[in-house]
Order: sequence, then structure tokens, then C-alpha cells
Amino acid sequence: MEGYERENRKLLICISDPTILEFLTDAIRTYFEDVLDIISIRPSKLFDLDFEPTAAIVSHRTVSIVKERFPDTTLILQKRDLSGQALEKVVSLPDRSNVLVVNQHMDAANETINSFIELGINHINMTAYAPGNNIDTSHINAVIYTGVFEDCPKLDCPYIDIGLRKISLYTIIDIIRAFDLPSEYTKAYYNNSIQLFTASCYQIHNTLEQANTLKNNFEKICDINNNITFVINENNEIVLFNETAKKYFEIKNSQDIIGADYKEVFSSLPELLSCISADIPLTDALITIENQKLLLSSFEMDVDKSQNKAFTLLPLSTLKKREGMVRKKLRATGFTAKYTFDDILGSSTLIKQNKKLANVYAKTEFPVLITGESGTGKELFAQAIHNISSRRESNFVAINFAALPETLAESELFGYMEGAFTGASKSGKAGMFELAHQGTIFLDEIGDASLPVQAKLLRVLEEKEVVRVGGTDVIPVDVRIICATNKNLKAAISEGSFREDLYYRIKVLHLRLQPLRERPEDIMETISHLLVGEQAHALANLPNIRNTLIHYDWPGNARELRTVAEYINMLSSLSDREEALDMLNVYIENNLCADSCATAESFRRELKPENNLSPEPADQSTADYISPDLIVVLEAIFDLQNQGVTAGRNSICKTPGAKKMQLTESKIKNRLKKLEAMGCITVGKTKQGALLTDKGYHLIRQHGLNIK
Ligand SMILES: Nc1ncnc2c1ncn2[C@@H]1O[C@H](COP(=O)(O)OP(=O)(O)OP(=O)(O)O)[C@@H](O)[C@H]1O
Repeated sequence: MEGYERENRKLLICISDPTILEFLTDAIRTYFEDVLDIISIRPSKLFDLDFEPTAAIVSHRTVSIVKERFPDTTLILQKRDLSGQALEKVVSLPDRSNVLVVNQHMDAANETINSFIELGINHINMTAYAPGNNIDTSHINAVIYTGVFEDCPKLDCPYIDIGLRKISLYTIIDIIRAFDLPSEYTKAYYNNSIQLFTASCYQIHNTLEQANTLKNNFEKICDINNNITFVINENNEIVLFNETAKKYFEIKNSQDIIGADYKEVFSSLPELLSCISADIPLTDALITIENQKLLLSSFEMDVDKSQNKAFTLLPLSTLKKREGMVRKKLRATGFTAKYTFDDILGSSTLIKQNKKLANVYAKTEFPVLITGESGTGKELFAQAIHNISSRRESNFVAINFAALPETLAESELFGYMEGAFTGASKSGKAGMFELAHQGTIFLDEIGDASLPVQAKLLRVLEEKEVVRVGGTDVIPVDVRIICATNKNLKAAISEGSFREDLYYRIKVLHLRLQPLRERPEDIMETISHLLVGEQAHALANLPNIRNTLIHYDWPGNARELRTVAEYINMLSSLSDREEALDMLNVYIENNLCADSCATAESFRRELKPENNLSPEPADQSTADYISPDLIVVLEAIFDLQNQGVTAGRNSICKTPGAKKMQLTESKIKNRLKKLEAMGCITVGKTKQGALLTDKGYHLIRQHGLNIK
């Protein structure tokens, strides 16, 4: 940059660094361009000048050469101040950070450090650095430089550019004095500086506010967290004591505790004191404070190289309360038994007996095995038992072995530890047994459990404790077991697919649920509960429909019955009654009669055109409706009785009626049970065979047989 000459008002600026030279020249021109000739020059060009300036601005580097060239010129050693740029970044550097402050020259770097200290920035350890200066930089956490990145050593840490330092007020005053200028020239400088500093103060204010917000948030989190929490620094001073801690240790004022030596604060609690002083990480260490058991954990606060240590204390009583709350929540999210005995429909002697028995079982803690065909209400009974047992306030956890892949069975039942297998949740997971703690576990389709799982189940039943997959800790569980199966477990034992020892363990109490066909009097009662509206009831009570429903075998039991009820409900909403009736007839014939010729025949016989939607009279007994196959069996018993032959399965099978209807011995066995349940026959325990009751005779007579 070439200057130009002006009589008596020549100010020379001679600085070796071209960037700083340009920066300073621009700044000085801003203030003095109208009154001074400003000549800006690098030291190498000094001897080309053919005039003597009134004053010269020099740096530590150029002072001697300028003095040598112009001995009579007033020399002004340039002084500079922080620009304010990125000051908030410097303020936000973590406490005790080791920071390199870089400048082209050591004295300028030291000047920058002094400026920082003057501003009150003393939370960091600053080391001056200039190129060529050999220092150990291994511990450096950040580098601060003043606009010239090339001067910095290359380190793997954050760099903060605080910009070229602006010219100092002292230099301005020196210039004013050297040229005897009016003091107003300082005004422009002040205005400019105030603007800069207002901006940087604003930034610093924001930064401090953010830091304060963070600190407040952190303290709030510690307060919300119900654990007793406190933090101690490397000088053994307490730096944080949350609200729970204050309550627990009965500290009224934060000022009484913050900054206090923990050894004094806890002097009367030797066990806590020794744990804190031991300087080893603790995870749920069991300690006693004034007869109360607590879990103590400690954490190194490895933040910003601080040596702070956090401690949390959790009273066991609080832990238990929380456990109870979690269990309640779990119950609310699905581990609930919703059915009670009132939901179990049916007033047959068989169902009444089973309800009575289950009521008694509920009052005990013994395992119960519920057997019965699919849909007979095994889970319904299990839930009802749980709901009147002493465990009703805790979880009812159901697991179905038929739906559970073998690979998952173990982890689902017993839980797993973090990282126990690929895909395992990070935090591990409690198994069904743990979730059922203090409640009931319902092991449905137990007959489908694999042999290895059976072995583990046996162990849990015997030891009353589980070990999570991938873990070693033994977790005690207090669980009531109810198992259910529709398989013949005795046969499974003979085949070797079910453990005999497990069988006897789970079958301390036994409940056998009879299928609907063994208690036909429950059919209409159950279906009535499921029908909605008069129209649906009218449809179901049409003689042919009602008769078919009563005599159908119901292999799917109540579940199948529900489907039929739903279909009738759907039809009942049709406006065309004739169409509804037609559809129902087709449905019944296709679905309920397809498997049973006898039912089909009876159904067709009764499906007369005059059938309309008027229901059966309410007092008509279900037993007045009987299918032809049952009539054939009744007739056979009648004939055999008359011949003096014992009416057993074998003899009935050989009668002409049974032969005509292709009734096998097992079908006859089934029909005999039905007739017995209907009260039409009695079957003696000895070899006397089946005998007709009055009702049996009545039915034969009613169906047109010629009985004398
Ligand atoms: N006696 C009953 N009263 C009312 N509803 C019943 C009755 N028995 C069974 N159910 C109903 O039938 C359906 C099947 O019942 P549940 O699941 O208890 O049978 P299950 O014997 O456990 O069947 P599965 O062996 O197929 O699991 C449920 O909708 C249930 O509400």
C-alpha cells in the first residue's frame, strides 16, 4: 500500500505482517483520513521513503528499524484490544480447559491473554503461542487465534477465531497527541467500540443465560427424579443436593449445604461416609442408614474433565412402592383377567358343579389343571379363579404354548439379559413369570410345550425362582399356576412327549370342563345371552332351528356357538324376514348339519313351509325336541329292555335301527351320554346297561312310537 505526502501531517504505519498492516491502516483511516496523510508500509520498503513522518505506528518487531531510519519521528507502539468476535465461544469453553492463545508474536499472544483476564475470563488455563515456539500441545483442548489460522499449530481440537484485535484507545490517544489534534477524535472511536462491545456483551449474556438455563434444567431433573441425589467435587464439597436429598437429610436451606464438606455433613452416618470415601464405583450397594435399607450408586461425572462424583440413594421401601405401581400399570396394559364366574353361562348340573369346584380351588394356592375340548371355557375358568383369589390385585399373565414358537418360549417365559442373543432388547426383558409375580400365570395348551421347556417349567415350579436367558442371577417368583389343555396328557406321557413328573406337579387340582353336547340344556341359555334383539331371539327359537341347535354336536363348543349367534344377529337386522329365514336355513344346513346326517334329517323334517318367525312358547322344554338318531337309540333300548337284553353299546349297535343309521359303538356311546344328560335314560355303574326313564318313555311316545 503506497501512501502519499502531505506537509506536517504524515503518519507512517510500519508493520511486518501484511494482514495486520492492512487491518490497522483501514482502522486508522476510518478515524483520521480527513486530517492526516497516512502512509502504510512494510519494513523492507522503509529505506525507499524520501520524507520524514511526524509520527509512526510500529510494532514490537518494527520499532528498532523505524527508530534507526527516522530517529526524530515520534514512535507509537501499536496497542490493540479484543474485537469481541466469538467472545461467547471463549466464555463457553468448559472450566479448566487448556487453551492455546495464538498470535504471530509471543508478546501479542500474551497481550491477548491479558485482555481476556481483564475481561474476567479466568475459568480456562491459557498458554501463549507464536509460530516457532516449541511447546507440548498434547494436553490442549482448544486453540484461540486472532484471524491468522496459518499461525496455529495443527491439533485435533476446536479452533476459535476471535478476529484481528482492534486498535486500542491508547493508540488513538497517542496519535491525537502526536499531531496535537482535538480530543473529539476519540468520540468516533468510542461510538464504534461501544457498538462492538454491546454486541459481544449481548452474545455473552445469551451464552450465560443458556448456561444458566441448562444448570437450572439439570437441577430440576435431579429434583424431579425421586432418588436422593447429591454431587461432590474434587475438594469434597457438595455442589448439588436435590430436593429429595434435602427432605431425606432434613436440610432446610440450600445455602446450608452447597459448598459444605461432605465429611462434615455425613459425619454421623459412618456407613454412608465410608462408601463415599472408598472411591470405587458403586451400583446398588445395599447400605443401612438409621435402620433403613437403601441402595447406593455412584457415578463419575466425566463431563468437561471435572472430578465431580454423583451419588444416588434409593430406599428399598420406595423401590417396592414403585414396583407395585409398575405392576399396576402392566395390569392396565393387558395382564388383566376380565372374566368372573358371573360371565360363565349355563345352569346345567355339570357347569354348576364345575363353578362350585373352581370356587373352592380359588381359595387355595395349589396348581390347577383345566382340561376340556377347545372352546369349553378353560381360560374363562382360569380368569374367574384368579379374580376371586387372594392374588386378584396382581397380574394374570396368559401364555399359549400352541401359539408360541419353541425358539421364543424360554425367553418369553423366563426373560433375558441385555445382549443375550442377536436382536435382544438393549435393556433385557422380564419374562412372563416375573410379570406374574404375586399373581397368576395361565399356561394354556401346556401339552404343546417342548420337552426342554417342560424341564425348565418343572424347575421353576419346584424352586419358585427363575434365571433369565443369558443371566446368572436367581430371581424369586411367587406365582400361582393354572394350566389348561385339550390334549390327553396321559397318552402324551405314554408317547414320551410329556413329562410325568410335570404332569403330577401341575395337576394337583383338576377341573374337567364338559363339552356343550354333554350339557345340551346350556345351549339355548348360552346362545340367548349372545343374541341381540327380539328378531334374533325369534329366529333362533323357530322349532327346526332350535331343535337343530340343541342336537348339534358343537365341536367348537361356546366359541362356535358365538359364531352362530353372531350370524343370527346379522340376519335379524335384514328387513326381509323371509329372506333372513331362508339364509338361516341354508346356513344351518351347511354348517351345523353337514357333519351329522341325523341332525340334517331332523332339520329337514322340521323345515316345513308353514314355519314362520314366531318363536317357540317360552315354557317348552328343550328335551321335547329330539333328533331321530337319539330316538333310534331310545327305541333300541326300549326293544332290548323288552327282550330282557342288557342295553349296552354293543347290543344297541346290532339293532336294525342303529344299523340303518350306521351308528357305530362310539357314536352310540356319545348318544347315550346325551340321553343320560337329558334325563331320558339312566346308565348303571354295573353291567345292567341303559334303562329308560319316564322322560325317555314320554319322548318315544311323543314321536309316534307304539308303546303299550
Ligand atoms: N360357559 C361359558 N359361558 C360363556 N362363554 C363361554 C363359556 N365357555 C366358553 N365361552 C366363550 O367361548 C370362547 C372360548 O373360551 P375359552 O378361550 O375360555 O375356551 P378354551 O377352552 O380356553 O379354548 P381353547 O382350548 O381353544 O383355548 C370365549 O369367547 C368364551 O368367552
